[in-house]
Amino acid sequence: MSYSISTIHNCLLFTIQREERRNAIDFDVMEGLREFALRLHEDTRISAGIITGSGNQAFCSGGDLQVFHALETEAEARSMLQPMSEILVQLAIVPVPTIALVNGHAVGGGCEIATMCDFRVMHETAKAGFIQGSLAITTGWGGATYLFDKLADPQKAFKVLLEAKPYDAKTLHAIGWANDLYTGEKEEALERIVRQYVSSHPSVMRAYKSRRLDQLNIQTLKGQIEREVNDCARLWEQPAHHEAVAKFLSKKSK
Ligand SMILES: CCCC(=O)SCCNC(=O)CCNC(=O)[C@H](O)C(C)(C)COP(=O)(O)OP(=O)(O)OC[C@H]1O[C@@H](n2cnc3c(N)ncnc32)[C@H](O)[C@@H]1OP(=O)(O)O
Repeated sequence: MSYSISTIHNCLLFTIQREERRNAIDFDVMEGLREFALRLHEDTRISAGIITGSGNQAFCSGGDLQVFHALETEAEARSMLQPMSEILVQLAIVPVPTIALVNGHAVGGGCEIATMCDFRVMHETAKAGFIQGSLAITTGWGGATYLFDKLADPQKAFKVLLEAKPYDAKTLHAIGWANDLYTGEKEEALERIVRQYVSSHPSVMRAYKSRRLDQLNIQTLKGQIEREVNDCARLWEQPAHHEAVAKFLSKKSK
């Protein structure tokens, strides 16, 4: 199985289990995230959702470049980008807070997933960034929309997207992307997250998440994300993107 869903205290924990590919997202993990969102919507005993990656090297390295390389045209790209963006919207609007435990690198789509969550707790040696630009595409799962919503300074969000590079944890903490940094083991960080972020009564957690959702206009959010999907799909079919992916994959075979 390329993912697991378990409970820790009264939280639901989603772990991407693809350490050998730095927890890249394939179609199976997409289905897992759909199931995770559904359970967070339906199980009223749950107080929070946490997403992390297996091992210590990566939270998530984005889309699986080997698997998604088979998608060539704009329409083929959209057939993956659109459902994934819809899954992330479903996760963004779950009735409980969500936390990304960024245990290692979070790049590309991995950074989009972490940014969609309400909070990000990051290992001090991890790096994260919207590197899509270096592959001649844009964010396509809603990441830019979530970033503009999460960072207080839209200029900083804009710059982070344009620079298309991974940043260290200290920098991400300073600009407000990472809410907390941790050292040591992931298991200890998980316990700390539960103590720190999930200490209130479940009904309090849910009530405050409702107030947070009051701040979002879901229809506007969906419209912005749809435009993001369109941009990414359009750029996806261009030779510049396929060449950049082929370059990464050829490094792998050497
Ligand atoms: C569709 C949504 C849009 C996107 O997500 S676009 C962005 C796609 N992601 C990327 O370009 C990131 C590619 N990966 C990397 O830059 C690095 O692997 C990363 C995450 C910084 C980790 O670096 P290292 O710890 O040095 O690991 P490494 O490069 O030696 O990789 C270890 C093995 O994992 C594989 N891998 C890493 N990221 C992958 C990916 N996204 N898709 C498919 N395979 C991936 C990599 O090829 C390598 O495999 P192998 O051991 O050579 O067989």
